[in-house]
Amino acid sequence: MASTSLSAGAPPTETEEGTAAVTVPDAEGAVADGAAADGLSLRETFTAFRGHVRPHWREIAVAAVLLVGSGVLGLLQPLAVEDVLTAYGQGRDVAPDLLRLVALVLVAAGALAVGDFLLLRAAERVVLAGRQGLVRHILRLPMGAMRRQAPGDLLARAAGDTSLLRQIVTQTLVQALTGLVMIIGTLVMMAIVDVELLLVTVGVVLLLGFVVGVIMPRIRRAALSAQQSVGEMGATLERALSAFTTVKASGAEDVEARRVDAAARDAYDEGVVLARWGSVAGTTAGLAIQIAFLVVLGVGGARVSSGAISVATLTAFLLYVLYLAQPVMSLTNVGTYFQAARAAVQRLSEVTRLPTEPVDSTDSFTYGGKASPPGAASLAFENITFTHSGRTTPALNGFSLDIPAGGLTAFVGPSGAGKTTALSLIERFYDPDLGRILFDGGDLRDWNLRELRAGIGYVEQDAPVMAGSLRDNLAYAAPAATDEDLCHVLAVTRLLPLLERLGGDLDAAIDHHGTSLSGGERQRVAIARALLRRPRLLLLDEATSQLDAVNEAALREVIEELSRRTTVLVVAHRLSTVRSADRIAVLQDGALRAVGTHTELLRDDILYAELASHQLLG
Ligand SMILES: Nc1ncnc2c1ncn2[C@@H]1O[C@H](COP(=O)(O)OP(=O)(O)OP(=O)(O)O)[C@@H](O)[C@H]1O
Repeated sequence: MASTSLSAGAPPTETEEGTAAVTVPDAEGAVADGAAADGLSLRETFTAFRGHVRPHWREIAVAAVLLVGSGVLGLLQPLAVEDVLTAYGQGRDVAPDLLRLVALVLVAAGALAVGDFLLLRAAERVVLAGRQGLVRHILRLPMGAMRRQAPGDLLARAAGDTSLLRQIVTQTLVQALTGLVMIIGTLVMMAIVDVELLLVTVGVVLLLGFVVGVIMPRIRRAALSAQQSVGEMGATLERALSAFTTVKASGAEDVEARRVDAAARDAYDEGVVLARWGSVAGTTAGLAIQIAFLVVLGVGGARVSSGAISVATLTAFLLYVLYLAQPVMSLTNVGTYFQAARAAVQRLSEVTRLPTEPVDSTDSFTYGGKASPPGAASLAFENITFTHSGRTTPALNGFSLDIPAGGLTAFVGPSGAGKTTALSLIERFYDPDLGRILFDGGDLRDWNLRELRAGIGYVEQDAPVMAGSLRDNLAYAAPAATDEDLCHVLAVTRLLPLLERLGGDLDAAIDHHGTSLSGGERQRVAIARALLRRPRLLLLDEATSQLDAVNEAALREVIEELSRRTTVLVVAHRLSTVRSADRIAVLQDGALRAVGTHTELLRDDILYAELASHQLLG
């Protein structure tokens, strides 16, 4: 029978995965934490199991038939042994009986081998589908929901909990089925051989089965806690690794190591509890068989000496008792593995139950079924009010602004005024609580999300450069881009000197966090990436860090040039950026305070004049 180690693992079913999704908005809510041990009911657990297994049921069914068949053939072996012994006792030719026994053994072994392989392969497929489904689901979570998750914990669920799905197929479903068939079959065969000895055996096994039943809930709790601790460990480690520079600079290696240690120790403690109860359950089951064997030997011996049964019959019966050992032990394991798989499925469904953003498969860029014209898009905020989840003060409060197609619009304002939040709403990372945003005259909520985002280029403040080559980074959102396209955007974003530094090789590697690039280069790589999508609206959250004069001039030139052919909206932190803006919107406390050109605002708005006198940088 297939075996799988009791380790951690978890994901969503195709069904769950496909049906999730509905709203973009604040489908916030972190996945439940550890204490949700009483999360999935038994019924929900089985429904989730079914979802994982259903796509592979044919292969699993064939495997189950082969394994059960192998077991049934095994059940006939003691009878064949009895025949061989009887033939010996009667001085008959044993060859035919011996041949039958050998054939039984070989065919049973063949069926076992093929069945086992098919089963393990199906289990791997279940794990694969689970991982793919979970990852797709995570990537489609809305921003609000994602912000509340610990990435390390999600990693643990995707890598660890998913691997436990294997157990649903191997240890749980098929082992339970074959175990039950084998036990019933063995009991029937025992009844045929000797009913009295059967009753003795069943009595002993039931008594110890009760003990195992009491242990199972403890195993479940420990399994869930162990898997949660692994998730916490992942989250703690991820936190430290993502701020590695700060960890080093703060000399916090030991502090972080202790944090990870604590989570690892929790996982260890729960693992030990799991091992303890697992071994008690396994030993109890093994003990039940041994005791049954000895009792049958005693009672059977007495029945042989009284002449009630023959030695050959007792031998056959004892073989059946030994036969009972495997299914009884595997049913005990089923209990243990079932609890671990149940915990994993629970942790997976905590993620897959989070609603995802709506997905639409159409590729055309349309609004309301009509093809949208290429070129710069207009934008309008109409009385927008929005409060971030967990906050009481709105980030935007009755914010209204019309931005015509084309040109450069700059958002300025004190830190926390709501500038970045306004950009997030345009991308529909969140939806406003009140009011609406019009993109090319159409409410954002009526746009197909994928198409909407395809028309918008978004360059975040600390735009990441991903591990890989310059080509990987640029063509990330436009895989079909040619070398010519890439060189063109590099020229537009004044990045040709960077290409030269890389030996003119678009495929030369740039390191993980783009640390070989300057801050200005990183931001321009991000702009180049956004430009390859030919956006109708470019959103640029300017970096607050100081750039050197060369980088600053390059960035300004790029923005000015872009604003001639597309709508550019910049959250500006530099006076040099806003000076050339067609319009500047001054935000304060989530509302529009003033709008105008640099000269107009310097003259009319005290706050702007003050910000400008400090070069704007927040
Ligand atoms: N993800 C979030 N969750 C909760 N509150 C948030 C979140 N993002 C922003 N806020 C809050 O919303 C308000 C507006 O923040 P926002 O980042 O939009 O301001 P900003 O004008 O861009 O500031 P800055 O110039 O410092 O970047 C602030 O009070 C901020 O703390």
